[in-house]
Amino acid sequence: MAISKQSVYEPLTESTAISLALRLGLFPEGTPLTCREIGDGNLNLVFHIVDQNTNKGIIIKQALPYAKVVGESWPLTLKRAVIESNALRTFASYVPEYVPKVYYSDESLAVTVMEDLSHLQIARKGLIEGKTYPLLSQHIGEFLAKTLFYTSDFGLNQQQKKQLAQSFVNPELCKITEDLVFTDPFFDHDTNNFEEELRDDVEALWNDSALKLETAKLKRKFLTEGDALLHGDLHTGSIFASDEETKVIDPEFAFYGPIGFDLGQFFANLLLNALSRNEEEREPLFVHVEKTWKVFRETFSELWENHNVETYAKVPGFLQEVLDKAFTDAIGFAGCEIIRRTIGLAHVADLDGIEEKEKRLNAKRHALRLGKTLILKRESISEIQEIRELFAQTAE
Ligand SMILES: Nc1ncnc2c1ncn2[C@@H]1O[C@H](COP(=O)(O)OP(=O)(O)O)[C@@H](O)[C@H]1O
Ligand SMILES: CSC[C@H]1O[C@H](OP(=O)(O)O)[C@H](O)[C@@H]1O
Repeated sequence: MAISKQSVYEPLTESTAISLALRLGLFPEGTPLTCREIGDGNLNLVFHIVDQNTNKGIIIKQALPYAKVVGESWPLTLKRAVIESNALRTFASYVPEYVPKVYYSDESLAVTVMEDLSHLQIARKGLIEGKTYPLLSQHIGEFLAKTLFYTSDFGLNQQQKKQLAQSFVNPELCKITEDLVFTDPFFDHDTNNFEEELRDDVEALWNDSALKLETAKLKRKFLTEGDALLHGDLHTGSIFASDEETKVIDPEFAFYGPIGFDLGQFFANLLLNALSRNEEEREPLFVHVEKTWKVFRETFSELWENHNVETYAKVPGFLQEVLDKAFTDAIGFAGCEIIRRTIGLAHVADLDGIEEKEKRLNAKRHALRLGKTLILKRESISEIQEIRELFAQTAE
């Protein structure tokens, strides 16, 4: 494919990805380059291009005009590539240490060219191998507090915030979450995917009108509340980590939504990993859930005290009200994410990878009970440590 200045969309191949990297001057002409498509996510192509002399690489991520996991029968906007590169740049203006550098983006080609993070490991994979990533919760707590505060009406003036929110209107990707996280798993929908042995548990969930009412309230928050710029899909497969570093990738679901959503998805994916582990190996995951909330609360509170642009900021009780709401919402959103990753369309390797069938089914039943409890009891939970108690209570 010849790549002109006014690029016309065409899916890249390993060879045209190299041509693009050379045309952009990211490597000198004549550099011996190799390229591999390494995308393992549900939606996009990811090309890893490496200079054989220096071993230095770059990543070219390209959106396809459909969802890769399903195929051309599920068309999907290419605009998600612009959302992703703009979200990475916006996050970089607040927390450059926690996102890959964006070298280039092209709306017509739907590509984002970014820093190669291959020296790190996708956190989900490492957690499944038993790694603990001691700084993960410190870093994600800071990432969330800073990006959410500085893009909200507390950190930005009213005009800038509305303009930023406008540039992140993301209806098609939001619809995926509205359907796959908040709706389909709670009804007999054909996108659901679960082992037949779980049918009784799943049907009980579909027939639970109290659970459906609470899930409807959470879905409504996701549909209507525009607090701050969210990552929108902050699971452990969207995080690269090592013992020292943490980088958040893949914010193509970014939009203005409720502050508790990203926290909830992150909590849920930590808990999904805990569900896959033997009891004596779960402690690091509970510590991460608790520390993420502590770091988020402390960092957000410090920003509130010192950088708040809202006239009402110093009114006693206002900060506490915002934090309490984010906390309660996060617990409910975590419950929805746990349920959808167990019986919905997009599963997680943490649970599906449990080889022994009875053990896997038991972990999934536990996941359904935990998810349901988090949704139903969210308003009576006041301390983050209570999550580990609910985890234990829902074990049998
Ligand atoms: N900046 C990067 N550096 C190295 N590998 C990357 C980078 N971005 C993505 N990848 C690889 O590509 C995979 C899919 O990327 P992701 O952004 O999650 O795609 P999708 O949007 O399809 O889920 C990741 O799991 C990771 O292995
Ligand atoms: C058909 S999209 C399903 C699922 O995939 C997304 O995750 P990722 O792109 O990181 O694999 C997102 O969680 C969607 O809900």
